Amino acid sequence: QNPACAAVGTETYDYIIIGSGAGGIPMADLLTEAGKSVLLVERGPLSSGRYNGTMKPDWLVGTNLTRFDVPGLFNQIWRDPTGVRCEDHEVMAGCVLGGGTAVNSALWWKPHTRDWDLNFPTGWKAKDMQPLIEKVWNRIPGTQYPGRDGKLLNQEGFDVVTKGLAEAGFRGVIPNDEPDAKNHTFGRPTFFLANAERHGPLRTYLETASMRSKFNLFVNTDARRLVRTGGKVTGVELECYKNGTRGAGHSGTVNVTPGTGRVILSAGTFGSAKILLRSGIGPKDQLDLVKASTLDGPTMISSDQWINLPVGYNLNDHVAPNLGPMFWQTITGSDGIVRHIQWQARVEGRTDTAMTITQYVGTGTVSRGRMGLRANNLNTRVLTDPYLRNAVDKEVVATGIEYIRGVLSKIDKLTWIVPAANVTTSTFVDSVLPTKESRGSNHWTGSATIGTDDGRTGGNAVVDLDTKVYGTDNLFVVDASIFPGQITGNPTGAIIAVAENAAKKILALK
Ligand SMILES: Cc1cc2nc3c(=O)[nH]c(=O)nc-3n(C[C@H](O)[C@H](O)[C@H](O)COP(=O)(O)OP(=O)(O)OC[C@H]3O[C@@H](n4cnc5c(N)ncnc54)[C@H](O)[C@@H]3O)c2cc1C
Repeated sequence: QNPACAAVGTETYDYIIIGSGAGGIPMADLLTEAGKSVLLVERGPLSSGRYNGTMKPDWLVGTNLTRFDVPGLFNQIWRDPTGVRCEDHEVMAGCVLGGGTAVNSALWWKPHTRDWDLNFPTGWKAKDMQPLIEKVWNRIPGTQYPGRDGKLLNQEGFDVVTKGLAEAGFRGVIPNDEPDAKNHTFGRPTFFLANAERHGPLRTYLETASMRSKFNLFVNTDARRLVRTGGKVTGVELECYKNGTRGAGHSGTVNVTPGTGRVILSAGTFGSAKILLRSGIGPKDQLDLVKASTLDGPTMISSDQWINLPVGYNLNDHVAPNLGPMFWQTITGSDGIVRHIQWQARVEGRTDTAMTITQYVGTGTVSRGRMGLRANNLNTRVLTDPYLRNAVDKEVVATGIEYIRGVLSKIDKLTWIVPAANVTTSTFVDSVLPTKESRGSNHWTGSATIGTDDGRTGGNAVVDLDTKVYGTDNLFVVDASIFPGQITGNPTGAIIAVAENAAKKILALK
């Protein structure tokens, strides 16, 4: 064993939370606020300079900032992912303190009423979520002005596109002042930045949690699987982890408080599902794969203890976002379901006078995919891509593009490069493959869906309305994986609101 790898002590915790992302950090804060002892286990290293993170380019040496704090470095994860991205996931995800909230583009949207009302179950509807969203936004207001001077530079792209939109009857809004105005509207991007630095859960929820004596944090520590007898989880097996190899961090089994302790998985859509599968909770084909693996097979929990749930199903994502004017449309599909489209335009294209506009379709989409594991190394993978599997989802994509082509082609001196004038919209839509490489947006949700339709008896749900895993006494999932359907915009704000609601429900349980 690596000498830097510290054994866990004998201390037990009321709550062990696995994963410090958009779901995990708020949970740690809210549970310690309620007086509970919490161990937050994070596989990755420290990130923000506020928490002694050290990863930075030379020009930041001598400052208390790291690559995670500086807005201009938000795309760095694509260029220099080593030690930052989750190496065991096929899709992009951040494995550092803060998870996605430390590496993402910080786009920050209040959810639309239908984001909750269409797919979320009782107790999770817009009327339940509204006060929590206000609470989240009081802590993390976000801004449309990323710089310290309150000025917006290089607005030519915004001005060109919004002039055309306004002429077509789109209305300019401040998006988070009117979250439900999502049809024929446009606005500026809003970011969870403050004072020109990344803000969000790392700078709010984690700061208050860190001040409490009952808050404990292990970084560089991978949660391998749960230790359980039937539905009772007693602890979590931990392994040191650093840049894909064993290194600094903790190793051994850490236990929850006997009798009353609980475990909360917040390791993300792929990470939480993987821990469930390695713990004998999921569909038989995936559990058989774990059992047959060199990594876990010999020591996996015996098959008479397996809990059969549809973990990995209901996987979802929408198409990629970026900067520039944001505009919104809702389209009623031929099946009667209203689907929400968010458009994002940015000055970044094939020539230095070109823009790229991204369409992504969220609330109302019906297509779903599935995630699972690879044999032997148990890395996660997308088994079935979730894009455009439903004909009306595809119809709405084409209807939206056709309409926006018409609107923007009226703008003086603006030429459509792709699709070219002689290419029909439907030919263009067919030419973009429905794969994560062509259509992915890093907004993965699903894999451990919330609902009343218990997955052990043929339903789709993995967790109940309190976020407790069916068939267990004290195991919960609180992150993007419980989302039953896609939402309109970038999901971080909604995931934090979900954690707020889950904390209330979990604390209310006897
Ligand atoms: C490149 C990129 C850009 C994005 N841009 C935006 C944006 O601008 N706005 C927006 O709203 N959303 C954006 N997103 C999406 C958003 O960041 C995610 O939806 C969100 O972070 C998911 O929250 P989560 O709590 O489910 O998981 P995460 O935030 O991914 O957190 C999971 C955490 O669990 C840890 N973990 C995983 N497995 C283990 C294990 N076995 N043991 C211990 N720890 C573990 C991970 O290291 C990670 O810290 C972006 C995502 C990416 C990848």
